[in-house]
Order: sequence, then structure tokens, then C-alpha cells
Amino acid sequence: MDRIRIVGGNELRGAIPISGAKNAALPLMIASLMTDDTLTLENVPHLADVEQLIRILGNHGVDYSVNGRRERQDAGYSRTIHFTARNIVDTVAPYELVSKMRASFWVIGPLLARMGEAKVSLPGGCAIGTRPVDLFIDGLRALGAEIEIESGYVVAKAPRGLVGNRFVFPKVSVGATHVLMMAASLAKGETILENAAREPEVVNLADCLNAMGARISGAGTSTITIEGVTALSGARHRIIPDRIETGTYAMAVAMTGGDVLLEGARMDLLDKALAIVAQTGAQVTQTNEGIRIARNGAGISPVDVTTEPFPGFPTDLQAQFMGLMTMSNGRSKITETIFENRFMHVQELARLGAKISLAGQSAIVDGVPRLKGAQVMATDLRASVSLVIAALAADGETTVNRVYHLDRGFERLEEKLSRCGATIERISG
Ligand SMILES: CC(=O)N[C@H]1[C@@H](OP(=O)(O)OP(=O)(O)OC[C@H]2O[C@@H](n3ccc(=O)[nH]c3=O)[C@H](O)[C@@H]2O)O[C@H](CO)[C@@H](O)[C@@H]1O
Ligand SMILES: C=C(OP(=O)(O)O)C(=O)O
Repeated sequence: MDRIRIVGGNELRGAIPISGAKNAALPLMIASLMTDDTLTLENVPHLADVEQLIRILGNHGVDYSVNGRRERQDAGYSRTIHFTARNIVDTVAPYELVSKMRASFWVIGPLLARMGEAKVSLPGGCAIGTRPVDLFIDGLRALGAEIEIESGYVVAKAPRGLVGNRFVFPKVSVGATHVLMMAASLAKGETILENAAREPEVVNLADCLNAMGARISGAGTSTITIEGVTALSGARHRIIPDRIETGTYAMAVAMTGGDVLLEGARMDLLDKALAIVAQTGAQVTQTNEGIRIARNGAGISPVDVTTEPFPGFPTDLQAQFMGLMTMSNGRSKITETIFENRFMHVQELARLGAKISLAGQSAIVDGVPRLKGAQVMATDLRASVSLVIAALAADGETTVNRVYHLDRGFERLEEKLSRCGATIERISG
């Protein structure tokens, strides 16, 4: 099992190319199930989750080809991939595949809409919370699907097709918004989704579906209107830059000090998080090439943060921000409102000398002047990168074990950081 070794203490200086967003790529790849034509996606990041989803889609009959050329010679590494689901060969998404990645459950929307049936395993238990699928089931039922849960599978049928309806999400859900938007695109008549997720990845998916011939308006607001069409065509579509990767490196620079250009990053995708990073004492500037983050000399100011759906502070940056706060000049309070069990990084950060106590949904972080390297364990994707952030500023050597979590969502992390002066390497095996 690979590990990452970091010797802390170096400032970060240089440029980091921001990859295509994992959380946009996954639903966009799934959208390829909705047409027998080719969907070409540009800027697909090279990540374990993408590879896993390629396998899952292959099981349903999606063929793919990669343009061998890298888009930028020395940076980025994200690729253009063509996906073609000429025929759907299987409407069952088995436990062995779906249990590895939650987003694979989302195939239920396109399969049901195109084929009138889908049998999809309940997604695997995830460390950050229980993550039920009730909103998907209620939403698809509102579009006329008959749904039963049988032996751990969601079995959905709509033999005469889905029918548009109004559905009010009782709770904001990114995944359920993606799925209902896709399903409603091939339903008869109009669907109105209220209290929909407003995340940029929802907008990116809606733009792609519209390029494929769907009629979606309002994505990016809490009311999305979808006029169903009978078929979708192929399209060419570009994946947005990864706002979580952007925020992660912004926090890394705020932690170590230095000056880094996050190439291709877009401020509008994470205004709130970058405003918070600025409050900690870093300078944040949008340039033509991306976002520049600098912190020279000044210490790290403590800032309280509460996670919220977009446009609020993202839960996917909570662990990284806690990493930054471990060395602030005072006390900060970090409140997690999206997932009930997303504090597993706390005990690992403590191994590096962080002082954090938990009180219900909140963590109280008392900044310390120094952290000290140690052996730590990655527990989930964002938790693992919070350990990297802390290790970059810690005295001495840290080894992060279970790096496969990081590989789900960060493209060539050690390469990007070492080019900016970090002492970081992957130890294979
Ligand atoms: C691949 C991807 O894009 N993953 C992101 C997506 O996950 P995901 O789409 O799974 O997250 P949701 O927005 O659905 O989850 C938000 C909350 O709603 C709850 N819920 C969700 C569905 C449901 O049927 N019932 C229910 O109760 C969840 O347990 C959670 O407490 O959005 C999350 C919230 O921004 C991010 O942290 C994830 O990185
Ligand atoms: C929680 C995440 O992903 P997933 O929804 O795939 O578990 C994440 O990207 O931080």
C-alpha cells in the first residue's frame, strides 16, 4: 500500500495547475448513458474514482476512448475522453461495483429514463456519515417510477416512461439534484425541482445536458425547470476546474507561507472559502491565469467556519481548513452541518500535536506554534489531505498511510507540491 512521506517546513512557491473537478466529472460521465451518440468530455482528471466509474459504465455498455495527448505538456494531465453508450447492455449496477463509490448509484437516473428500468445496489457505507438515498427514491417516485428495495438493491421501473412533476427537496442534495435533473430531461412534460442544490457541478451538468439537447433552466438557483425531450444527442463539453482542489492548495499555501499561482482556478467557484482564507491572513488575488495565494511573514489568524451547501463554505474543505487552523494564533470553531461523522481527521491531526476538542457538531481548535511530524493514517479523501497540509508545516518527517484515499480525488498531489518546493514523495508498496 502506497504511503506519502513529507518533511515539513518549506514555504510553497511557484505554480500549481488545477485539474478538472472530480465531482463534476463523475455525473458528466454518467450522463453519457443518456444517449446512443458520443459524449466528449474535456479536462477529465486522472483519478481513481474516474477509473472506477469507467469500469462501472463499461458494465452497462459504455465504450470510451482517450485522446492520448496531454492537454498541457508539463501540467494538468487531465484528458479528453469520448464516451459512447450505443446500446445499454445491462441495467443492473451490482454491489461489487457500486459499493466502492457512492456516485456510481447515480446511474439509476439515466438508466431508468432511457431504458424504463434500473436495478442499482445501495451505495457502500461511507466513513463520513450514513448517507441515505431516500431523496432519490422519493424524487424518482414523483416522476412516476415504481420503486422497491429488494435484497440491498433499489429496483426501479417506469415501463411507460417517466412523467414530469414538481418535487420539493426536503433537504439540499447534490447527488439527488443531478439524478432528478438527468431523469427529468427524458420525462414527458415539465419538471420543477425546488430547493435544488446550487453547486457549480450542478450547473456544469445542466450545461452539458443542454448541449445534448435537454431543456433545463435555473440550474445554479434553487428552482430548476426541466422540459422533457424524447432523446438526447452527443456533445462536447468541458469540465470545470476543481474548486475543492483549489481550496486545498490555497489552504496549504496559507499554512506554509509563500506565493503560489493556482493555474486555471476560478474564484467564482469558491468565493466563500477564499474569503475565509483571506481572513486568516493570506492574500488572494484573481489573475488572468488563475488565483494567486500568498502569505509572507504574518501569522495565521483564527477564523470560525460553518459548512453549508453552496454558496456557503463546502464540507469538502472542512478537514483542510481544520489543518490550517491547527497553527493559528488563537481559537477557532469549526462546525460541520452536512455530514454527521466528518471529524475523523481530528485524532490524526492530534498525532502531529494539534489541540482539538469535539463538542457535538463542532470542533474547537486551539492553535499551537509548532506541529511535529508523525505516522498518520488517511481515513477518507479530504481528511487525508488535511494531514498533508499539517505535515507541510510540521517540524520533521510525517508519513501518511493509506494514500489510496488521496488518489480518489487529487491528481498527482506529490508532484504538484514538490514542484513548489515541498519535500514530499510517494513510497510505493
Ligand atoms: C461525488 C460528489 O459530488 N460528492 C459530493 C456530493 O455528495 P452527495 O451528493 O452524496 O451529497 P448530498 O448533497 O446528497 O448530501 C447532503 C446531505 O444530504 C443527505 N442525504 C442525501 C441524499 C439522500 O437521499 N438523503 C439524505 O439524507 C446526506 O446524508 C448528507 O447529509 O455532495 C456533498 C455535499 O456537498 C460532497 O461532500 C461530496 O463530495
Ligand atoms: C465526499 C466526497 O466524495 P464522495 O461523495 O464520492 O464520497 C468528496 O469528494 O469529498
